[in-house]
Amino acid sequence: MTRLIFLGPPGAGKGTQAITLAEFLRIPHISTGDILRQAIKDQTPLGVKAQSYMDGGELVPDQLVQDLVEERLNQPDTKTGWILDGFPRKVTQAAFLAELLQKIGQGGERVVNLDAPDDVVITRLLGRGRKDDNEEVIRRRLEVYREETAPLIDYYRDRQKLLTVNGNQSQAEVTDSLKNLIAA
Ligand SMILES: Nc1ncnc2c1ncn2[C@@H]1O[C@H](COP(=O)(O)OP(=O)(O)OP(=O)(O)O)[C@@H](O)[C@H]1O
Ligand SMILES: Nc1ncnc2c1ncn2[C@@H]1O[C@H](COP(=O)(O)O)[C@@H](O)[C@H]1O
Repeated sequence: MTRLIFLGPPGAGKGTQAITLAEFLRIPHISTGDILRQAIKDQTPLGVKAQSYMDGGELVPDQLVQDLVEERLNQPDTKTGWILDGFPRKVTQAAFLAELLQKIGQGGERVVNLDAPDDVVITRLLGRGRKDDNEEVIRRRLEVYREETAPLIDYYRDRQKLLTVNGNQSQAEVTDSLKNLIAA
């Protein structure tokens, strides 16, 4: 049973690696960003509420993402494990998740901190070209990462859940590192 949380700055390669590893392990890849982008595309009430935050590189309010994560983790396919990508992104969300996992009996999660330097992630994101991948919004997302998300590294280290992988390698090398780490 594998339950993994992917942490790391925008552009570190969380989505890329989560897709590969989830397929390898045959478990769902749950990306809050993907779910929110789909909601925007479908113009659901969630999408309408989330759009302006996402366009500006700000975090969507906790209640919205927490509700969607709770709903998603209650679906039957999560019984075999999961990879959470993009959640939690704040200490408040991490505390919510800890309580939720206890409530639904899905503990034993490990956290992978995938890191890469700013110049590398900026170049990658400019090349990816998503709507929020322009220079101004990337800068804001990196600030938000440093202020709100990076404290989760210590949060999970203190709880003995943290694993670290160098995201500044080729995609295949990162995948190998991840496979070795979770097998250990
Ligand atoms: N190891 C790598 N080497 C070079 N490019 C990479 C690597 N991993 C991912 N990329 C590319 O970098 C870009 C960002 O990757 P990805 O979307 O996986 O990052 P992310 O951490 O999920 O970012 P975000 O948090 O912004 O969604 C993509 O265009 C991807 O193809
Ligand atoms: N956990 C989250 N909390 C708040 N806002 C979130 C969260 N996950 C995603 N978002 C919003 O979506 C965009 C894109 O997310 P990616 O993980 O980069 O796909 C992010 O900037 C937030 O606005």
